[in-house]
Amino acid sequence: MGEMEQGAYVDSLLNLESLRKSLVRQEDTIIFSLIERSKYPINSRLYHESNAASPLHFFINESEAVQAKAGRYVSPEENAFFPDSLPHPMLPPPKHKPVLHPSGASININEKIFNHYLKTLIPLVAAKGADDGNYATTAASDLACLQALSRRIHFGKFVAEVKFRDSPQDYTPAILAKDREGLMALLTFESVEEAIKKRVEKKAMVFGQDVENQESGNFKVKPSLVSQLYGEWVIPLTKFVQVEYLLRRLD
Ligand SMILES: C=C(O[C@@H]1C=C(C(=O)O)C=C[C@H]1O)C(=O)O
Repeated sequence: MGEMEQGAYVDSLLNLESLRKSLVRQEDTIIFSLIERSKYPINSRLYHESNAASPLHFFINESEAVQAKAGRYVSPEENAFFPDSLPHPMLPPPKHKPVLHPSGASININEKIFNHYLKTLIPLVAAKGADDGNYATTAASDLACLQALSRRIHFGKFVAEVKFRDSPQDYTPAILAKDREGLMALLTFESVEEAIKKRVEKKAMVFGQDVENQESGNFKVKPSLVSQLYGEWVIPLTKFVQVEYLLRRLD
């Protein structure tokens, strides 16, 4: 990116409307990645841990090393699942001024995301049936789901930054008082959340339908499951990230 384009990029991260547009677009990525994962059964061998890490752990760790070299984690929008001892990027970091507050930038709740994905989400999304041996493609689709969910949830940092900049007078007292509930109330927009839950259900219907037999009522991933995933997990975690970020905003 030239400096001009980087300026436009920074502006888009400092505007609530454009951040919300990005969250809407990220829904497509999340739903398609879940649809991909639904092609495979659980394939539980990937998740077995002996003394060494599980095959999925290995797959993610090595993939992140390659992506770190290409500069993925230089971006404050990206958080690694296994951030320790990642290699340095080969390209110089972007020149624009950081958008996030430095201490908030280090928030990483991927361990939570990883555990919930493994324990709760995979069993709900995976195809029924016995192990099919497609371990590499299953692991690749797990990584795609995890990265899409992680990006969405950690986007809360940018949302929180913009909300703070838009009304520091409202947020500052709650931050100084470490008032988590107060912060949660300030940053919550019920109507936005309701619209999201409806929209992701609709998207799951459209993206996951059988186009040759639309009346069948068969969807690749259950639409109500996607709406539930957002309502009970993705949105609450995004808000958790926002609160964590705000609590550090005046450090
Ligand atoms: C992300 C935002 O903050 C909150 C969290 C939301 C979410 O995770 O989708 C939606 C609305 C807000 O309650 C926002 O205001 O857009």
